[in-house]
Amino acid sequence: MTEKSAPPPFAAPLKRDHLMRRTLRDPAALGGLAVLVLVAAAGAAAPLLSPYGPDSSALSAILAPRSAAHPLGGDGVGRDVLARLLYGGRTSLIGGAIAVLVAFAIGGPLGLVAGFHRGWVDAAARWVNDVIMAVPAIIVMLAVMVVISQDLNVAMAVLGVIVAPLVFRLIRASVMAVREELYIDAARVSGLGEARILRRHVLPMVIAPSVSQAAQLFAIAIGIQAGLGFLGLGKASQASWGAMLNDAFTNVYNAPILLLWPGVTMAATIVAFGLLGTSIRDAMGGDDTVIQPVRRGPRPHTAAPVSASVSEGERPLLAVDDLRVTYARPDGDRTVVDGVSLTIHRGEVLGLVGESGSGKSQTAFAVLGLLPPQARVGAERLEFDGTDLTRLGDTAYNRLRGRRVGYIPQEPMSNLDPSFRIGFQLVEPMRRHLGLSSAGARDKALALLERVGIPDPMRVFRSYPHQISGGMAQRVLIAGAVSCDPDLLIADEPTTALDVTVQAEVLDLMRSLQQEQRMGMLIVTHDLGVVADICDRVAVMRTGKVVETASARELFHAPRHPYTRTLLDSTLEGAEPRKALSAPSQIKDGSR
Ligand SMILES: Nc1ncnc2c1ncn2[C@@H]1O[C@H](COP(=O)(O)OP(=O)(O)OP(=O)(O)O)[C@@H](O)[C@H]1O
Repeated sequence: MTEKSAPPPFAAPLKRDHLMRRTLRDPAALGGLAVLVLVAAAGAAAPLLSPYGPDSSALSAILAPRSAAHPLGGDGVGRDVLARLLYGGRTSLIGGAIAVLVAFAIGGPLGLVAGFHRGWVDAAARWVNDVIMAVPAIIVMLAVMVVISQDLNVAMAVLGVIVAPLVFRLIRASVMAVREELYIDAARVSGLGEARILRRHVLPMVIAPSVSQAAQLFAIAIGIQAGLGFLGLGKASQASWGAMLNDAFTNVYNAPILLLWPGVTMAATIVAFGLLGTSIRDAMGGDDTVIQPVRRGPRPHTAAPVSASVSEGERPLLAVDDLRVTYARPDGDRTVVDGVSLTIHRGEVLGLVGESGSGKSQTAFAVLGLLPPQARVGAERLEFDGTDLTRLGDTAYNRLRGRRVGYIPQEPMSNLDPSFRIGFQLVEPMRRHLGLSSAGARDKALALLERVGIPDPMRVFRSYPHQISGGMAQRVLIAGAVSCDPDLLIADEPTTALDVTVQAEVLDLMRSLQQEQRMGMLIVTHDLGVVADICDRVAVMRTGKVVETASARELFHAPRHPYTRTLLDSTLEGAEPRKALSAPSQIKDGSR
């Protein structure tokens, strides 16, 4: 059996431990780190390394040459150069840290929320960002130092505010890239709340570029702080490399060597931060944004009913009546789902077919509550097992999705988070929805992997998504979708991304799981072959409307609507629909 081996969704899966190891393999990063550790340690141990305070002076030490008492000599006002260099390092590192922390404290959460929510939150955050960027940074800092405080740390806090837009933009861009990932949709569908999605799936992607940017901002802050010190700003008691340069400049003809110590130390520190930042960025793949988003590709066009086990008079599991989905556009509203009505009973499989753009996925997403915020949804009735979905809040929807309504997406690879092992991604929703212990959820996940035909469940359980094939990934997602024993399974083109041989197996698997658990199932598909294979009833959609609903057998033998006939003519080529399903078979996995 062959399976299409799907390409990994990212050039390289990014995990923090790998990132750290890759960064530290770079000699430049190691060298940079060593310099920074040295400067930090020397600053911390300043009182031990020099008996002088940073601003204690003695007449005898004015421009004193190097000696045992003053290993680097004395400056123009008789202060010990070594002591000032060490304490200046402290000032630089503390100041840099303040600037970076303030920048991230402001830009980080704003970027995270704006990138994830978009809409008015994003617009407001971008407006604030633009205002801050329009402020002339140096003038504001000079004004603050002259009017409010001479403390260099205050100036660095102001710098943090001024550079916060850089952090905002980076984090917003990273989050926007990752929120388009299908595995974020999948996480929502599996019922994970927003805070958890942000923490588990979005934050890890943001951390690596943030570390790289923090290193670069650190270097910038040290340079700017030195500039302020060089201009003579800062408290007299606050030793800084900039103030040392200022003093050295005043005495440049008498003692030019005074320029050397702060100049070299500061340059080495800035270069070290730069090297570290560049190394981290290179380790991430040479880009400031961590990920290259995988977007939904174009969906390719491709074509005996089984008896429905629906009890007469039973309340439908899903009842949709006159569903409308509308988007506002500059040229007027566009209704993409226009009065769709359908029902699904327990144990019944409904196929939603139609050409590309006819509104099938929008209908399914309306049921799942996953339409984008700009979509306007209205319905006479949109009920799942008697619950009015139009009145359901986010929390209640999250409880429903993943637990009572499962979802199988089209593109298996993109719906698995590349940062986490398969096992974790299966176990997490079961622990949350079913309250299982770690061991219980793990046992159930392994049993499910075996049930969906994966020959070595433990290996797959421990694998990252890029280590398994596309067909196997789809089985993993099917296992995940049924793991919490849902009542309704919604599958959006579940076999489109798989090759033909694997498609048949996956359909058989879905059908047998559906029958075992007597789930209702909604299958969105272009493919009338899929309909013939597993659907009890079919709704045919065209331009947002259902033009015909019929049992699968009726549809194939006596299509009523001309559009259905055209659809059948274009795909069936006179082939007879399959009479009965093959018995659910243990599926062998070939490629991996
Ligand atoms: N966010 C959106 N804003 C505006 N229009 C949208 C949006 N999302 C989808 N649409 C439009 O809604 C229509 C129906 O899309 P939908 O994805 O439901 O089609 P489909 O029948 O599932 O086709 P396909 O199988 O190709 O996805 C399309 O014309 C699409 O352009």
